[in-house]
Amino acid sequence: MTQMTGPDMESVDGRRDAINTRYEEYISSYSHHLPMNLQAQDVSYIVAEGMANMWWARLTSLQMPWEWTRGPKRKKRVLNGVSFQVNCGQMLAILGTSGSGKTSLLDVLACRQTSGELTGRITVNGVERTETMIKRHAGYVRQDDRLLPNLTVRESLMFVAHLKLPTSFNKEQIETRVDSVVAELGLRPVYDSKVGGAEIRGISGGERKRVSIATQLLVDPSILLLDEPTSGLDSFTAHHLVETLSTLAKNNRTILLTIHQPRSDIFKLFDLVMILTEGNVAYYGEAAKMIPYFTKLQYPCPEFTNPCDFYVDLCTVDTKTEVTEIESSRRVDSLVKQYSQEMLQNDSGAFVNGAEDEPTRLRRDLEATRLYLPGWFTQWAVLTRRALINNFADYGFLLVQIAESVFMSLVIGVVYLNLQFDQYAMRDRFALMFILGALYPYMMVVDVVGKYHKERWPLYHDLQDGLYTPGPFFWAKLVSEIPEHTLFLILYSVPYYWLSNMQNDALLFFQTFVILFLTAYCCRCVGMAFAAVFPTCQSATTSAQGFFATMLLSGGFIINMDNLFEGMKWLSNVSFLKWSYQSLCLVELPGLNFTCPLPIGTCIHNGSEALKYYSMENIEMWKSCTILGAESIFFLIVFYIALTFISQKPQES
Ligand SMILES: Nc1ncnc2c1ncn2[C@@H]1O[C@H](COP(=O)(O)OP(=O)(O)OP(=O)(O)O)[C@@H](O)[C@H]1O
Repeated sequence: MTQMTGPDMESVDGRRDAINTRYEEYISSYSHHLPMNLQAQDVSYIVAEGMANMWWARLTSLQMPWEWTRGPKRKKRVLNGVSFQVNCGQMLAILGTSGSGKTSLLDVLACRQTSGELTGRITVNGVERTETMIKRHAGYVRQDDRLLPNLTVRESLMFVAHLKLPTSFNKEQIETRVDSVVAELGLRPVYDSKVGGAEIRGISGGERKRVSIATQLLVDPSILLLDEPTSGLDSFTAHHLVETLSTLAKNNRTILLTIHQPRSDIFKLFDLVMILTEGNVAYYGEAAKMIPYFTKLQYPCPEFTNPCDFYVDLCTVDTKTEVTEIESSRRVDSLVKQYSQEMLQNDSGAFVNGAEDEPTRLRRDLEATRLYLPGWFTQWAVLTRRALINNFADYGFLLVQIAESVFMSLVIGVVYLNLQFDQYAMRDRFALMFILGALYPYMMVVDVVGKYHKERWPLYHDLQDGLYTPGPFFWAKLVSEIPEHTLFLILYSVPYYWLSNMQNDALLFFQTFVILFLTAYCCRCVGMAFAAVFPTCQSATTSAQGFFATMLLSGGFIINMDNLFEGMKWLSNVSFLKWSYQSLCLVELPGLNFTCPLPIGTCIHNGSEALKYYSMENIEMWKSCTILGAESIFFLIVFYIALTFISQKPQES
């Protein structure tokens, strides 16, 4: 292999720079797309049944990591010899009943299949498509959108634009791009409305779909893949949306969408149609030729019947009874066979076979060229801003959290109201220290797991799309949550302090606040780590609660450290609740004197004696705080590793 040197290298660099400039020119001039034809030849996709996840993903779903089966594993042919070609300016609708392989086909085209064996050839302008090429030139709109509910349409689009558009774009250019996409998708009337979601009322379902499409259109992709964009929409909105997609296709884009039995007025908007049945193609061709094709096969569409409904039903195995299953299976097999024979007869070289033209070479060069997309720091800054706005715009959640921290503090304050200095109150002061460090932090774990599970779905897609990497997200999450964490802790730290008659000293109050802050932060990190490791909210909450209970039992209050079973002692050393409890006692107790009304029995005269009585005389404050900090870092590392190596797809979805 010859190595390029000196002038050769310079000319390649010069060429790359020229290509970058051309790409940025192309991306900044909205109406000049690179025309792209997408072609699939004999594409088959086989998966091992029941083993959709890797062993570690199965473990985290509380499933057996390996499957023991007698004989070879059963394989499922999700796609079987699928061939088609969609040219620039055309819209292909992929029809079929549930489970026919529509989503899998889009996943395969978009390089998003997570497992399985893929054969056949997928090309873009005659060149084998690669993940980089698809990421750069195709947009994929999934069935479930991934929009953050508390942001407005404008904010949602601006944040994606800042993450997706090349760094050469200035603020005005970004705004112009967002404006033109908003205009193209008719989103002006809802520009400043909240997106909304399951819990917050926002824009309508159709508008949400259009916002999802808009996020993909920001970089003006040449190919747009949409998985059931009309699902859940009324027929008028669905028609309007497909009309918009048809206009987008006419504007030199290549569009593929999956759809369940569209209305006849929607059907008329498609250029090409494909009917899939159990991974096989039963029809692919011009939409206008579908009825004549099936009529030729002796299946004319009855009068007043929607042709899509009729032909999708015709190509479906009816499993209602054994008789209908046998009969419909025969029919479907015969339709698939007849279609493949038709294909063989008509295969007159309509598919482009590897002929490389100038745009194709340019495309390949573009793929090889590094685009100057926003770097680590920009991603972090955009994500931090987005998270801060999303956190503080979620008034409902914020109010609940505020109420929770004040309420917990008031309850503790009232239970330990105006503690005195007798022997009983001395013991109550220890109990107060323990409950302070355990009650709110427990709620913190549960809240954090719940909140993170709401974020997992958008996060999963953003990471898959390469919108940003786990690193910037991780740091953005840490930074963006500090303000609310501080606010909640201030609210928690005040009421009980005055109600329970703790030492009236500013320094001691501040020290207590710092310990509670660290303890609650450690619990926040525990929550994030468990939420990112476990795929369901329930498994994450249950495991985090179990872990918290273990920390609580070995925390040094429920049982004296000296009496703790030897085998559990190591556990008490990692119990963040123990370090929190002991350091809180160390701050509050030493300056106190206790009365001894009874002349008989053991009497504890002051805080130092009390600490000795509870085996805490050798505790050092700095050590406790360092351990709390170190444990937070440990759980943050677990969180980061989970973010990086475990797919954040929530199992609920
Ligand atoms: N990785 C996988 N492992 C196991 N089975 C899979 C995998 N991917 C797809 N399948 C199976 O392949 C079939 C096709 O799934 P796909 O999601 O593509 O169907 P669909 O036509 O999009 O259905 P729907 O309209 O309900 O979304 C289903 O039976 C599905 O369970």
